[in-house]
Amino acid sequence: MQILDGQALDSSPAMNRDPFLVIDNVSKVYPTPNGPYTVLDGIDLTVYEGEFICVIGHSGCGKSTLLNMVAGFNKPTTGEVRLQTKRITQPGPDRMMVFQNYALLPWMSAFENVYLGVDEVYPDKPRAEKVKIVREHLAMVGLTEAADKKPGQLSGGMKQRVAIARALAIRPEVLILDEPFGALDAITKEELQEELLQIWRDHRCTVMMITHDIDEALFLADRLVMMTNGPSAQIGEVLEIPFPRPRDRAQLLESPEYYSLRNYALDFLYSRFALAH
Ligand SMILES: Nc1ncnc2c1ncn2[C@@H]1O[C@H](COP(=O)(O)OP(=O)(O)OP(=O)(O)O)[C@@H](O)[C@H]1O
Repeated sequence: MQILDGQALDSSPAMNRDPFLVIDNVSKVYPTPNGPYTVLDGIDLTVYEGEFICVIGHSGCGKSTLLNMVAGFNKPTTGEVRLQTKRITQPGPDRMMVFQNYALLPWMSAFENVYLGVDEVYPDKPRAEKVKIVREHLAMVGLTEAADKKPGQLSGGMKQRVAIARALAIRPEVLILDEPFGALDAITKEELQEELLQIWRDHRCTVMMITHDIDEALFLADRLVMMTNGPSAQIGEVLEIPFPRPRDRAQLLESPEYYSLRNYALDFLYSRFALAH
């Protein structure tokens, strides 16, 4: 097991060693009626191209705030986030976000929800090409048959598949996932985790994903970023997940190293940074 702190990230498993996504000394202070509230304080993280990063930490520590700054929906109070040396100041098609609550337009079919994003980013492509992109991505998440259904006619897992297809159809460099499987039952969640890994391998994108589920993080991530509690949350530790890919869930569960990493992460969350009650 290799434990790294938030600064020393020299042993990342990613192949390309050039910094790709850099969170550089980022702090975030929200104004509140009771005065300034420092959510994040001095976050440093270097992500390499093609890495799969999971972020874990107690509720309210600032995980969504951090990922929203990567997405460009929110701005750091101090410090900056850079993608390939370019400072992120607003949302862009190079970074797509998937939320826990799917965020689909309820009056549009699955096809139309995905088409909308493709059309917005590639307005000049011929319609036939855009339709092809949408169909390919719906097929990739196993939704060809459900293309004409509206979100209200889809299960939670299917809705999240549409949201993932919508994000990936515009070929982002970074896929940002804010607890995407948190509302799904255990079996659907495992299916979607497998699909996500397959898609990540095929698309070769970089992933940052918030989860509350340590087993999910150990199955998916190259590195697990563990945040301390807020206010003024920081990156407490970055845990490298050394299991070879493709990962087999049953095999992982037989590995003693799996349990030592799991216990380490649990200890971080529930002993060292337990929430006061
Ligand atoms: N616009 C805002 N103004 C003031 N405070 C905010 C604002 N947005 C978030 N906060 C506060 O910042 C803290 C961090 O919120 P954030 O949603 O980033 O945490 P989180 O770790 O993602 O939580 P959860 O796991 O529950 O989703 C919380 O205390 C929240 O109330």
